[in-house]
Amino acid sequence: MTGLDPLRLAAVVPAAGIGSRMQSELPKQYLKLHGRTILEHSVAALRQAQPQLPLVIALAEHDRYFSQTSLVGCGGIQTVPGGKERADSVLAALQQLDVASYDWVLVHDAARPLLHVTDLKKLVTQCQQAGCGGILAAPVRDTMKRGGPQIEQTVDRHRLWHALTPQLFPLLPLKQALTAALAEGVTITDEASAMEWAGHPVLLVEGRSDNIKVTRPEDLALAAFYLETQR
Ligand SMILES: Nc1ccn([C@@H]2O[C@H](COP(=O)(O)OP(=O)(O)OP(=O)(O)O)[C@@H](O)[C@H]2O)c(=O)n1
Ligand SMILES: C[C@](O)(CO)[C@H](O)COP(=O)(O)O
Repeated sequence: MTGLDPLRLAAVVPAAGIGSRMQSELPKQYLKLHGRTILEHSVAALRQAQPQLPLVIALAEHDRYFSQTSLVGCGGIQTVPGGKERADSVLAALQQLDVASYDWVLVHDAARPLLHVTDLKKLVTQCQQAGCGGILAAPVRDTMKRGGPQIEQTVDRHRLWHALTPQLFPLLPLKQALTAALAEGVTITDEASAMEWAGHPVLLVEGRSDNIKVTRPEDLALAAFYLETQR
């Protein structure tokens, strides 16, 4: 018993990005850390608590790399073509999940290989207790400024958070919120933004700050270090 089983839970992994900030020819989700692709780490992290967690992975239209991973032929994993933006990819993947079969969905970036099982369980438990969706988040660490090139304001960092993934939401309301927000041209950078826009409550669940998104070249060494220390 994992604690996640009774939830009628599925997961979506957007993995259709090109990783422009990583400046690598190979899309960053296929770069290797300790012998496994970042995507494989991210999927393994998501499935730690529930090894058969049904999963839909959104891939770039002309993806040439997924077929070379160990995820091919893994039970419970399907793939779908992603879209132009992350939100389009997430929505394409959500469309594969039948609301008659699943109540809740976790959305987790392919580029976050360091999710810890304690954070995943904490997110699920706190959302269940609150009866609403939520996201892992980390309090901002630095003094925050607004402006450029000159400072206009020092922003009070009290109650400011970095949004992380996974993000956990009831499946049908998330599908509806994302569909409507995208149709209205709202900028959606994570699932919570769509749910907030649609008026749903969203819980902030404090997660580990080592759950980084591999975004820039320097993040690779950091991710490798964190992976080593998590073992
Ligand atoms: N059209 C897109 C864009 C992004 N993603 C995914 O969304 C996650 C987070 O996005 P980000 O870090 O921005 O990835 P990229 O878009 O690949 O990076 P960049 O913005 O530097 O190009 C990644 O797992 C990425 O593969 C996606 O599925 N579909
Ligand atoms: C979903 C996300 O990972 C939350 O931090 C993020 O928004 C993805 O895209 P970004 O362009 O790097 O913000």
